[in-house]
Amino acid sequence: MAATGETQPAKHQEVGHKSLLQSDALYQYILETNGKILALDINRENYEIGLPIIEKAGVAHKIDFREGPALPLLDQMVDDVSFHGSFDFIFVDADKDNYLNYHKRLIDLVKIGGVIGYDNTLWNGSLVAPPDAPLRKYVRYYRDFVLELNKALAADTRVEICQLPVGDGITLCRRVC
Ligand SMILES: C[S@@+](CC[C@H](N)C(=O)[O-])C[C@H]1O[C@@H](n2cnc3c(N)ncnc32)[C@H](O)[C@@H]1O
Repeated sequence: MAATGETQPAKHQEVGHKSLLQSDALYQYILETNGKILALDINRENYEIGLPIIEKAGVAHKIDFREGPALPLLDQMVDDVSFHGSFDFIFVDADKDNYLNYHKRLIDLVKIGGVIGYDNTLWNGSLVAPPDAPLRKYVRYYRDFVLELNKALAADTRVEICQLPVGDGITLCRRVC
């Protein structure tokens, strides 16, 4: 992750923010330094689950929450060149069928040397399951989208990637050009 030190303000974005619960350690680090988070989520109630904790920690002023579907919000940001190359770290944990659409936009918004993280890139282990494996309906539905994302990230020369086999798999993409 670039520029999250004590003196350099870090700018972080999350697509599919929910409540700060899962990504706790990362946020704690960003918020304890002088970073800020732009949090996008279609559902304000999810944000409000974590809000009391955020307020108790005295960091609510560092989180800019925007409610709505992420794609149009990202399109607005891409249209505004002042957002280009402006984020140190972007974490995506929302609707898996849009990850590739998010990547097409986020690559302009993250700075060179910055990182985009995609959650669930092992997708319940289903990516290596045989075609006739008994998968839950939602796992089967999103499987092809996650496969397509993984292939696209591996072929994308604008990023260097590494897949962390923790939880459901996180792919980190460092923008190199
Ligand atoms: C798995 S949760 C995110 C968990 C979060 N990363 C955490 O650590 O607590 C997925 C979130 O994505 C949001 N979401 C789903 N589709 C979305 C969309 N099209 N645009 C924005 N947010 C969306 C959901 O409302 C939900 O809060």
